[in-house]
Amino acid sequence: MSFQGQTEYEHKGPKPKKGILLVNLGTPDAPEPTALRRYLKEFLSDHRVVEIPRLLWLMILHLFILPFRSKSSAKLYASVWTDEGSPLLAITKRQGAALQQQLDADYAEGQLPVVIGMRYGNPSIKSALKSLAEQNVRDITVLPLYPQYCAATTGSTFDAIARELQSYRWVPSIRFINGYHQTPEYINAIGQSITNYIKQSGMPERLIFSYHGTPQRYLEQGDPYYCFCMQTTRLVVEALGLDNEHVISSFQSRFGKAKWLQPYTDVTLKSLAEQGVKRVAIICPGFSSDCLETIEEIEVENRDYFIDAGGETYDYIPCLNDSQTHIDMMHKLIKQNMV
Ligand SMILES: C=CC1=C(C)c2cc3[nH]c(cc4nc(cc5[nH]c(cc1n2)c(C)c5CCC(=O)O)C(CCC(=O)O)=C4C)c(C)c3C=C
Ligand SMILES: [Fe+2]
Ligand SMILES: [Fe+2]
Repeated sequence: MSFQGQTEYEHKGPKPKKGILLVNLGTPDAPEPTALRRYLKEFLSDHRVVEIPRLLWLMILHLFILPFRSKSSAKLYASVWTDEGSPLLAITKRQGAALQQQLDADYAEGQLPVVIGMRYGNPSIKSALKSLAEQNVRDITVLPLYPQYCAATTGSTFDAIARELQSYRWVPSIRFINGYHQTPEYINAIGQSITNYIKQSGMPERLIFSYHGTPQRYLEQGDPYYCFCMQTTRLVVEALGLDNEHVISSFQSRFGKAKWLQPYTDVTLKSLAEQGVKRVAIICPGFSSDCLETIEEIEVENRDYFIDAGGETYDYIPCLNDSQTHIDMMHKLIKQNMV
């Protein structure tokens, strides 16, 4: 076993720096079946994501999921792909650049480098950590871009960083921000998006907070994610003084046959329309960037469910993305956590 090191290191060398690592889920390299297969294989082989006995799951994954889903998901990704590539990656890059600009105004330029890493795919966590080490960063604040802690996302980010650092001779100091679903800055940022929407379009009959789902079993086994999602909704509702009767929290992006967190977003939309609700607005506070799951699943697929069942107006309120409020929120969160 040999460790990665910096043999050119001088004991009287440049002053060590602090740095920031922003991590998001990751995305395929291209909207094509081969790239999707590589991405889905890495993603769905993660035991934090799919908690089924290994051997059984790997057989199902390789025999039944990858051959079919790589093709169907490639088509969906092709429908959201932009000139800058996958929306998730393009937006995360912009967030990193904007945060760097803001931090450069506080510290001397280049003193506090910001790098981005993707849990699955590229740029990898390995390359992000390497880039920080090469910039002489010895103290890293990690911000996984998931407001609500979940073992499948935040926990898995921690695993990947720890695993990579096992190969380092000189392990840096690490500060890991494991969530921010209840911070006043995040609640305020989501609240502002909703207020702007209501000012422009008026209050909808129902405002839906749609979060990415997980298997129900994860909640029963102690994952706090569900409760954190509900807490986010409650805090936003309280901050804006909204009427609870008009607000619904629901869960989207179901995968597989098991029972997932409920109510399901698609079922909720169909049933609202069937009950005669004509106008809804939907926001996805658990996603820090728009991505396949919001642009395709929420803006397109779920709109169709609502309209086809008799609904008339369906408005999607975009994610915080690289808005100034979001960058200010990240800036503050990092400064509060950095010592
Ligand atoms: C926001 C938090 C997320 C949780 C929690 C989460 C759990 C989770 N996801 C899957 C399966 C898939 N998710 C996929 C896409 C996807 N998931 C998230 C976020 C969370 N996932 C994002 C941001 C994205 C979009 C990525 C992008 O490139 O735009 C996909 C891939 C797309 C597809 O084929 O449908 C899968 C598969 C599971 C099993 C899971 C379990 C807890
Ligand atoms: Fe997902
Ligand atoms: Fe989806």
